[in-house]
Amino acid sequence: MLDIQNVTKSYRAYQALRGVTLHAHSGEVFGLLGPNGAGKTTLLRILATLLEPTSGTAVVGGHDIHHDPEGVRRAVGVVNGGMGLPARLTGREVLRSFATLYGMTRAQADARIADLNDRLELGRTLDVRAGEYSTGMKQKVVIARAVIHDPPVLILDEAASGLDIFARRTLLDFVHATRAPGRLTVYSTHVMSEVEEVCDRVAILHEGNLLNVGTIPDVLARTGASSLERAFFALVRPDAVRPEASHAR
Ligand SMILES: Nc1ncnc2c1ncn2[C@@H]1O[C@H](COP(=O)(O)OP(=O)(O)OP(=O)(O)O)[C@@H](O)[C@H]1O
Repeated sequence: MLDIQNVTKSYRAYQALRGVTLHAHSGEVFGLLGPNGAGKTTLLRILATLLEPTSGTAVVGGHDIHHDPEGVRRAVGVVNGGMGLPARLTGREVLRSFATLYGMTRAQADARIADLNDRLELGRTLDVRAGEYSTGMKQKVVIARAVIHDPPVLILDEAASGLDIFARRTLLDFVHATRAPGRLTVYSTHVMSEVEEVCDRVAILHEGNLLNVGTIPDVLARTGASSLERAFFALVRPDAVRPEASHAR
C-alpha cells in the first residue's frame, strides 16, 4: 500500500532525506521513529503530496505521487500538527464542510460523524465552536477531519503531542482499530511507548537515512538490545551506549 523508492530531499545544500526506500503493507500500523530533525515530517509531507521530493518516487494507496497526486490526496488522511480550525464553526460544521469537499451527501456526512463520534469520543466538540476548544478537543476534531472521507491510508505525524492521557488513549485506541485489510496507518513519533503499543513494524530514521526496519522483536534481535529505547540509542548514538547491566551473578 506504500512503496517508497530512493526518495531524497534537499533544502538548498542540506540533505534532509538521503535515499529512503521503504514498503508498508495493507493491514499494518507502520511506525516511523526518529529524533528531532531526522526527516520524518519531510518524508510524510512528500507522501501526502504537500512537498516534492528532490528525486525518487512513491506510490501511496495505489497512486503515484508524481503522476496521480489527486488520487494520492483522495487516498490519504493526514494529521501533521496543523491544528487550524475556523474559530466560529462547531466541530460538526467543520466536519460537514470537509465531507462536502469530498463529495459526500449530508446523510453520508452525518452517518460518518456519528461513527467518528463513537470512535474518537468527539462529545461536546461537535456542538461547541472551535474557538472555545482545549488542545485535546482541537486535536480530536483535526483527526476526525482527516478521516471524514474514510481514506485507506492514514498518516499521523506526532498526532499525540499535546494530548492529555485520556485524549491520548482515545487516539491510540483509534489507531489500533485502523488495523484492517485494505488499510494502512503510518504513525510518526519520537515516543517509544507509542510505537511499542500500536505499531506492527517500525522504521528508524536518522539524519535522513533509514537505519532499521522491522517488527520490534526484529529490531531488538538485530541490535542485541533489551528495549526499543536501547535499540534506538544503539542505532542513533552508538558512541553513547553503555553496556546493559547483567543480571547474572
Ligand atoms: N523548509 C525547510 N527549509 C530548510 N530546512 C528544512 C526545512 N524543513 C525542514 N528542514 C530541515 O530538514 C531536517 C529534517 O526536518 P524534519 O522536520 O523533516 O524532521 P523531523 O524528523 O520531522 O523532526 P521533528 O521531530 O523535530 O519534527 C531538519 O534539519 C530541518 O531543519
